[in-house]
Order: sequence, then structure tokens, then C-alpha cells
Amino acid sequence: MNKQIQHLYDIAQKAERRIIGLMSGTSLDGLDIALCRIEGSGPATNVTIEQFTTVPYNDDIKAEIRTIFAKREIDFEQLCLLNPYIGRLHGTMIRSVLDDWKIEASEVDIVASHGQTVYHAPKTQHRNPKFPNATLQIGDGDHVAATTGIITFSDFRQKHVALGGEGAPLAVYGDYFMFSKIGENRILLNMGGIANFTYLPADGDASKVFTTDTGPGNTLLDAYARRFLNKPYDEDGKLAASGQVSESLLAALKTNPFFDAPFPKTTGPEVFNTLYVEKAQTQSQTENLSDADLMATLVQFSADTITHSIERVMQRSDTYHVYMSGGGMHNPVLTGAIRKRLPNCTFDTTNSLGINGDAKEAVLFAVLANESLAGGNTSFGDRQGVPTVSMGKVSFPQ
Ligand SMILES: Nc1ncnc2c1ncn2[C@@H]1O[C@H](COP(=O)(O)OP(=O)(O)OP(=O)(O)O)[C@@H](O)[C@H]1O
Ligand SMILES: CC(=O)N[C@H]1[C@@H]2OC[C@@H](O2)[C@@H](O)[C@@H]1O[C@H](C)C(=O)O
Repeated sequence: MNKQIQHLYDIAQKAERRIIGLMSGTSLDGLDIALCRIEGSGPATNVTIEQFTTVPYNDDIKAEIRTIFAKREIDFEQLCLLNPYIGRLHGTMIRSVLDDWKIEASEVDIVASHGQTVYHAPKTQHRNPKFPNATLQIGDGDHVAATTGIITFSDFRQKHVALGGEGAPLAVYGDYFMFSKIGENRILLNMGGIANFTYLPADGDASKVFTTDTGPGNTLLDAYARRFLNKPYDEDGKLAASGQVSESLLAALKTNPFFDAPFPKTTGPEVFNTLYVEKAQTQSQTENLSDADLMATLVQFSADTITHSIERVMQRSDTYHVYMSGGGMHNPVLTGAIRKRLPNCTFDTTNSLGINGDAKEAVLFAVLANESLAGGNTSFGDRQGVPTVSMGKVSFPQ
């Protein structure tokens, strides 16, 4: 037997594993690195975050990724070059943080790498009946494995597509395994570039559990912060807080069939971008809004579309506890607008459940790799788009 297969087999049989989960999301702010200790699998998964950090991307790498990010027309050589480059970059970032943490690579069992989404095209978006759902992440796992010397699982989303899903959101698995609690209706709300939530019913029934994107989280706010403030984001929503919501622009922004489409569904910055906002401004004759008013309206747009989706799963007689995660939880204007629209919900962050809300998505990929190694038996019912859990491709270091 190839020694590396034997090593993988041994890791799969361990009572607990040390797995590094990686996430670089649509915000392009940097690489989230979560070193997790994971026991068990499926609903018995127990995760402890031993270390977590975000290694920021410098302006150069952000600019390189933006040349191909969420664009229909790109330079193919650039895409080809970035695929190994990002893999190596992520590998180098892991080595550097392991040094900081004084942990040897040999003490880590697995790296679980999301890579960088560069294009997401579910059928509902590309609308070409000839083609399936499609999504593309780059930063090839072989380069992560070779750079770190650690067996790497990567490219998790393709199996989801292969089994009928849209390739996202994958949060459903991690959220159910880590956070489902009999007796409490839970909503796990993640606000990254794109917002999504997982519904975890109080009866713990896996066949009812799902995650869906709701639309923009921070992606539009960040795009206009770069334009108006020359900053990556509107810190603490200060600019938005100084403006007034334009009801006519808000109404135009909401006229997209995505918002009333059935769950689960996905989207991305391919749809929700500055061009989308400019079209809505033309339609509502609000081209001359002040920077602050535009920002205030975009925050309300994110808040309204998030709460509109959450309200669709809520029964009037029941109570719901919302646990927030992702960078949007740090924006008081956004969270304030959401709380106002959901007065009957209790709000917390996933920190109160033992998982740092900034680390949650990186932890998800560690959990997914753990499941591919040692689980894979949980049924989510016979539903399109929620396949059995065994995702990711294996890369050996040599
Ligand atoms: N103090 C703050 N004030 C306002 N916004 C903030 C603050 N801190 C973080 N954010 C927002 O959070 C974003 C980063 O969020 P996060 O890292 O969760 O996104 P992501 O993982 O890249 O996206 P996705 O989940 O869509 O892939 C920033 O770009 C910014 O918009
Ligand atoms: C295609 C893609 O990368 N989608 C991301 C993105 O970021 C948030 C939202 O859009 C979600 O659908 C997904 O990521 C999370 C981790 C998920 O799959 O659950």
C-alpha cells in the first residue's frame, strides 16, 4: 500500500483529529485559518478551536484576484496562473501561522481548504438548460499539500453539484452537526459578502434542516466603501448611520426574482454588484443620492432581504434564537436593522455556542473534511440539493 494511503487510513481511525480549516470568502479580506480539534462525526461531532487567525491579503493579491473575480469575461492566462499561486500562497500562510503558534506541520492531521471562489453560476442564474449548476474555486489542493507537507482536502463544492446541489451553501452540514439543539428553534445567520442562514428546528429533524443564501450581506457595502471612502469597508457602519434610506431605491433593489424563489438557493457578486445597484438607481431615478444615503439604503437592502427570508421559516406561535456570524455581525447598523425587523427573536453570536463567529466558515471546512474521513452516514432526507456528506478531494504532499 502507498504509505500516504496508510497514513490517511490511520488518521481516519483516530479518536480525535487536528484539522486546519481554511476559508477565503467573497469579501477577499484574507485567509481565515482555524486549527480545530475534532472528535466524533455526524451529529456527534465535537469541535474545539485551538487557534484562529485571519491572514490579511495585501493590496497586490486582492487586485490580482479582482481581475478575474465574478466576471463573465477574463484573461484565461491569469486564471491559470492564479490557481497554483493561491494554493501556494495559502500553504505559505499556513506554515507561517504554524510557526507563530509553535506547532509542527507533523502535529496537524489534515488541511481542509475551501480555495477561492472565482465564479458561481447556479442554473437559476446562467439559465442555459444545456448546462448544470456550476461553481469554480481555485487554489489547487496539491499546491497546499506540497507547500505544507500536510494531506489536504479541497474543492468541496463539486460533489454537492454532482449530486444535484448548487455547490453552496455547505453550512447546513456543519451547522446541524455543531449547533442543532432539541428544544430550541435556531437560525444560524452568517453575514459575509453574501448572507445565508441555516434553519435548525427544535425537534432536531435533519430532513427539515437547510441553509440558503438570502442575497447580499456586505458585498455591496464594501464595493461602495472602496469607492466613497477608499477603505475595504464602512467601519461600524459610520457612513451608513449618517444617511437616510431612499424608499424608492430600496423598492427597486428588491425587484429581483431571487428574493421570492424557493429555498435553498444561492447567489453571489456575479448578480449583486455595483452594476445591479446602478440599474436600480436608473429605474428609481435616484442617481443623485448622497454617498451616505446610498450606503444607508444598501444596509437596509441587506437587512430587509435577510429578514424577509428568515420570516418565511418562522411560525407565529414559536420562538426563535438567531446566532450571528461572519463580518457583518460587527456592523451595528446592519445588526440593528435586522433586530428591528425581527422583534420576537433572541439574538446572540455563535461565540455564545463556543465557536468564534469570525471562524465559523473556516471551521465548517474542517468539519466537512472530518466527515469525509470518519463520517458520511447522516441522512438529510431525500431532498434535491442536500446530498449525503462526503465531500472534498484528497491531495498528498508527495
Ligand atoms: N467593524 C466592522 N464594521 C463594518 N463591517 C465590518 C466590520 N468588521 C467586518 N465587517 C465586514 O465583514 C466583512 C468580512 O466578512 P467575512 O470575512 O465574514 O466575509 P467572507 O467570508 O469573505 O464572505 P462570504 O461569507 O460571503 O464568503 C468585511 O468585508 C466587512 O464588510
Ligand atoms: C459559491 C460560494 O463560494 N459561496 C459562498 C459565499 O459566501 C457565503 C455564501 O456565498 C455561501 O453560499 C458560500 O459559502 C459558505 C461557506 C457555504 O457554502 O455555506
